[in-house]
Amino acid sequence: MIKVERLAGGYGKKPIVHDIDLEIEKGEFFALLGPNGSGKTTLFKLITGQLPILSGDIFITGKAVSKLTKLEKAKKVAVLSQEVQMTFDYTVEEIVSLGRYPHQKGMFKILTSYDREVIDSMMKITNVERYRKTNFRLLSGGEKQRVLLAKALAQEPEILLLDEPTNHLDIKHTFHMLDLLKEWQQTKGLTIFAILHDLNVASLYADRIALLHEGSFLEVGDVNTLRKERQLKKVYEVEVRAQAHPFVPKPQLHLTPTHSYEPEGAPLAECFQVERSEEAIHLHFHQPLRTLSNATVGEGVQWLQHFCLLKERVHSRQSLLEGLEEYGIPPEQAAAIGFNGNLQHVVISERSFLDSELLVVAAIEAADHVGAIHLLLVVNGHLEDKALFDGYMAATEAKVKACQRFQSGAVQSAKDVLLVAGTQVESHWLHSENAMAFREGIEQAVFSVLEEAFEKIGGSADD
Ligand SMILES: Nc1ncnc2c1ncn2[C@@H]1O[C@H](COP(=O)(O)OP(=O)(O)OP(=O)(O)O)[C@@H](O)[C@H]1O
Repeated sequence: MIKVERLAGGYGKKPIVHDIDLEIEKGEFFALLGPNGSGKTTLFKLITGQLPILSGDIFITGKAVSKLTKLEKAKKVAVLSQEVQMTFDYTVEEIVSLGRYPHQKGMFKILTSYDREVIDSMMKITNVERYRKTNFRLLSGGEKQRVLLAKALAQEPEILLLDEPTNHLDIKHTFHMLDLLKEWQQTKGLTIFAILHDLNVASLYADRIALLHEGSFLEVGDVNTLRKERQLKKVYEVEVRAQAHPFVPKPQLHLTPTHSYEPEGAPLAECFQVERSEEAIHLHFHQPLRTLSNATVGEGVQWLQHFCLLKERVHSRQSLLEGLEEYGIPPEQAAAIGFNGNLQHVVISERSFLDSELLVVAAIEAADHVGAIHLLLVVNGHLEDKALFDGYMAATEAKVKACQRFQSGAVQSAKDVLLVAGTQVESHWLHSENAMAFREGIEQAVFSVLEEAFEKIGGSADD
């Protein structure tokens, strides 16, 4: 659909973009990415014909772009560029009507009823219908952007070229616009070439991306290219971390500012307060912990400050949320676990661990039947995700061993909750170099705290 061969071009004799080879298929959503000044707009203008080519070729639907007449081009290609200034006082409706111009026939170019239908429909789907009679110049930046999209879509193009189309748009309209484009791509086979600044948006919507660096492509590929953290760091000169999106198989990037989070170090005992009653145990940490858990509230990988065992609020997330509200604990910063046993028997134990400390909380519902066993572990140190998972495995192994030894005939309950957390304070030991000691330390500590907890509820050793 769009083919670019050995392209070079710019504003003077020295090319700004060079060695550009690209092929975009019909019905593809292609995103052009790159830092400021890398040449995105220059390449865009070469493709739209706003800048002359120094060398190489551009083909649109098989025909060299230089050979297409203005009208031929306008029937196939719609352009939404960054320059949104209009010199004349047009109303919104008049601007959108301009999109029909390439399709109008006859000397007087009168709008047909079909043209009017298209214009109305495009104003409707871009949510600018209510400004129909308003002067374009009186609109906000985001509203203008939507009107220009309506004009571009009214052209009913085969190819849509967009230079930062979500510029000025708020989150709702960004997603609305991109959802709309995606729908047209999928239902009408629209080919989209868009300059995007937001890498996460590009990851969610584009089929393929090109990374432009100092005027040439560093890489062209699918969105998994965005998982290459080192490459992104080289291009954008910022620390990025690629993580999985929770619902779609696309990477999402987390940027780490130079002044990133550095929690203040303190002995573990000074990091939190405990409130105990017959109805609840609440551990309140002064700084957020990085946590991994299967708790009913606070599940997955999170940053949390409140850890609560709530009496007999076992079965529903809703009742746990209500419980947190009763105690004035913000649920978005809390892990909450329903507990159907005696809260006085819950063991909270601090131990030395590697060159740091470990807090273990063991809550056992019952010794003589299958009751849940909940464990909460906090390491006073920095835990990467791998360490959180290692901690999870070690604690699970310890729990299985403790159950076999102290709880006759027990199997693990589906209600068991395990939470592993790190204070993320800089530690002298590195998990990567001490993985075995880390796992053994957790296993021993959890086993011994569980032993104490079983004793409290009156369980006896199996042998
Ligand atoms: N009209 C111009 N005349 C001469 N040089 C220009 C002109 N416009 C841009 N340039 C130069 O071309 C280079 C690439 O600019 P371009 O606008 O293509 O970058 P970009 O990747 O689109 O940047 P941004 O993300 O900031 O929009 C820059 O060094 C810029 O200074």
